[in-house]
Amino acid sequence: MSPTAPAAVRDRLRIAIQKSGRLGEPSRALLASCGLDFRESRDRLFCYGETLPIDLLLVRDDDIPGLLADGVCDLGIVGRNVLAEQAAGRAAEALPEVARELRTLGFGGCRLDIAVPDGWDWSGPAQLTGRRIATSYPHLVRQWLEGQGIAADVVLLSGSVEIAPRLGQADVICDLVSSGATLAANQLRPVLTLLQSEAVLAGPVRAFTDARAELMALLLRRMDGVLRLRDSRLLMFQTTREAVPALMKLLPDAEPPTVMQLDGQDTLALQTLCRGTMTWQRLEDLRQAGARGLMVLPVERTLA
Ligand SMILES: Nc1ncnc2c1ncn2[C@@H]1O[C@H](COP(=O)(O)OP(=O)(O)OP(=O)(O)O)[C@@H](O)[C@H]1O
Ligand SMILES: O=P(O)(O)OC[C@H]1O[C@H](OP(=O)(O)OP(=O)(O)O)[C@H](O)[C@@H]1O
Ligand SMILES: [Mg+2]
Repeated sequence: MSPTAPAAVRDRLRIAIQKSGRLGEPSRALLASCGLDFRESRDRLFCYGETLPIDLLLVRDDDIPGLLADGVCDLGIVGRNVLAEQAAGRAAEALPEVARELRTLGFGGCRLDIAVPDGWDWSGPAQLTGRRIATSYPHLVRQWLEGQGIAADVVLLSGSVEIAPRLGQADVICDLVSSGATLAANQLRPVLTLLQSEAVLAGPVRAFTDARAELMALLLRRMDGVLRLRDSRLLMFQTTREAVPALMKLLPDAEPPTVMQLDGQDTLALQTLCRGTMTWQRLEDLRQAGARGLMVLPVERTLA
């Protein structure tokens, strides 16, 4: 799209997600739990929103920032690493930002790390001076090097980055790390993290002025409800008034409880939404502190 082209007015919202790969399934599951369902086209590249005017584009994750920049899609679910690489590339050319993180989604967690051969005695970033760094994230690496005031060469590879030092293509690497197994298998060791990443919902820098504004607000509201409930449980129990402060101390991850008086005496019934995992140990600790009739319930949906 040319920079002077008028913004298209649309009455349907279009979300780009990864067609397959690590983020494909969790992205679809998240949208499904927001009440969206789709009719897939024959080529499996476009999905028409059935219940709401919200459609899906199924693409390679690397293409999502560009699709957002061109206005081909309105929202995208993509790793922060991919979005940040685009932003660093645009910043290097003094281009304005075109996409921003609207929500963090809690899956696809990984780090963008510099890793050096096992045998290296790592003394700090200055050690990279004059070295060759293999990466699929050239803009992020250059931006970081510039920030550190280090002159090093960036060797661009689109995959299998970890093998570059063994092949003599580079001295060190900068790539995604999750379990660390790929680094270990290639006799490399992570020494510093450039970026903590996870899947994010990316959207436009400026708000929509057409029907998409309302659709986006609705989707975000539902998504917030879903994200808030991940790992959350409704905890119910009875106790005495005096025991409440000690019990709430054991529940730092709980929302302010709803309290009901049960009889003319001192017995209270409490219910509260807890974000952390409710293990047997936690229940036993609560019992010890005066809670009785403890009950842990799954929560299906909330709407603020
Ligand atoms: N080892 C990992 N553990 C967890 N998350 C990861 C890992 N590697 C990558 N990711 C995250 O998942 C995203 C997608 O990774 P994936 O490997 O599916 O991408 P891809 O091979 O580039 O796929 P595509 O075919 O869509 O281009 C990455 O951009 C990153 O945010
Ligand atoms: O720390 P780990 O758990 O080993 O994960 C890290 C690896 O995962 C990703 O590669 P992927 O498996 O997607 O292969 P690819 O880079 O060849 O696509 C990433 O590029 C690393 O190579
Ligand atoms: Mg990709």
